[in-house]
Amino acid sequence: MEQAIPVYILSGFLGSGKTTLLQRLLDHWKGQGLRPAVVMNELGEVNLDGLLVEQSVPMAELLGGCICCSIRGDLSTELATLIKKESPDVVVIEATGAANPLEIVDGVTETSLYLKVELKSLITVVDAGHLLELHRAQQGATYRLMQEQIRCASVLILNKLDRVTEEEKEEVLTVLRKWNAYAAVMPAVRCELDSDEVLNQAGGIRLEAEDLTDEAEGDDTSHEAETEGNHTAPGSTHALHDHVMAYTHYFKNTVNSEEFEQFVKDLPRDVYRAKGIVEFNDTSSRYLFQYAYREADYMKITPQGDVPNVAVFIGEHFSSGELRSKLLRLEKRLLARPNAVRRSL
Ligand SMILES: Nc1nc2c(ncn2[C@@H]2O[C@H](COP(=O)(O)OP(=O)(O)OP(=O)(O)O)[C@@H](O)[C@H]2O)c(=O)[nH]1
Repeated sequence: MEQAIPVYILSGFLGSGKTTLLQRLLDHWKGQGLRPAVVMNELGEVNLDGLLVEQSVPMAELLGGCICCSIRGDLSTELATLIKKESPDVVVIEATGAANPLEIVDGVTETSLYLKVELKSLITVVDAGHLLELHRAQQGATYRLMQEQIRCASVLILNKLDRVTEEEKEEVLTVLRKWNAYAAVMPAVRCELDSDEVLNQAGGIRLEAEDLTDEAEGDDTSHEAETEGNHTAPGSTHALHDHVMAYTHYFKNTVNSEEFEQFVKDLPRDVYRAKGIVEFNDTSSRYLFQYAYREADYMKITPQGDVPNVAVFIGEHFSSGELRSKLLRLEKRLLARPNAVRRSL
């Protein structure tokens, strides 16, 4: 009988390390002579993570929205099309960091109604330091969303341990255990783990709805979650990330590298993830830049094909107009002029 195609969902908050893990898993499968395929979802209009994945890997892209709401219906169709066209041995779905994983589970199970696919596990990558900070503050829709991503995981990768102390690691491990006592927890730096171990953990995906409302810790985030999104029913899981927004900026000019680095350092706290391809006027190469939880990273890159110079900013209620003005100023497309003139640009 025809074997079901295993499907893995990669979940985890923005910038936690999902693409880092994805690259490791793809290398692992290719090393075994298998043909993996990827469904990638990005909030921004360009698939920057896709540039980090070898071109030989078949990929379906869902851009400009989050799988779990605006383009939810597309997931099942894209997954089916990818499988029919590419006949992969295994499929990984990398959700946006703002996605509620249960909605993705829903999309996969829909596909399994008419194609032989088997959802193997839901792997959630956690940024140890970021979770700790939110847990200590005990509030915010981001905190609540992270909690959900952790709760329904069958495997938890406790990543970025290079950024926390041993005591903080123990503290965050206790939080994970409290929220999800069933999943295997795998501590890591840059998701450096034995891929077989990651893939073979059998935790089972937890779909119990009652687990999604936790009053036990006395946090008051459920109220916030309900009021953030006014077009969703109170308590609806979609409301958890309706507050998340993305701004995509296309560069027309090159920028100075030091000025750009300073701009990234000065990003408002409400911007918790940024990435892009930039071309500096004082260096010879193009760079892929990454910014996650106040840490920036620049990597020389030579993208294949026609890739624009672009930056995507993801966060909560930040002023995209302000970011745009600053970037235009870096590009010298917005020169200091009287306010009235500047507004009309
Ligand atoms: N310091 C540190 N940085 C890490 C670690 N793992 C990943 N990173 C960096 O964190 C940034 C984000 O990593 P990604 O793998 O792109 O994260 P992601 O979850 O795919 O991000 P989104 O798709 O935007 O949600 C990159 O600059 C990585 O190099 C880690 O363990 N420690």
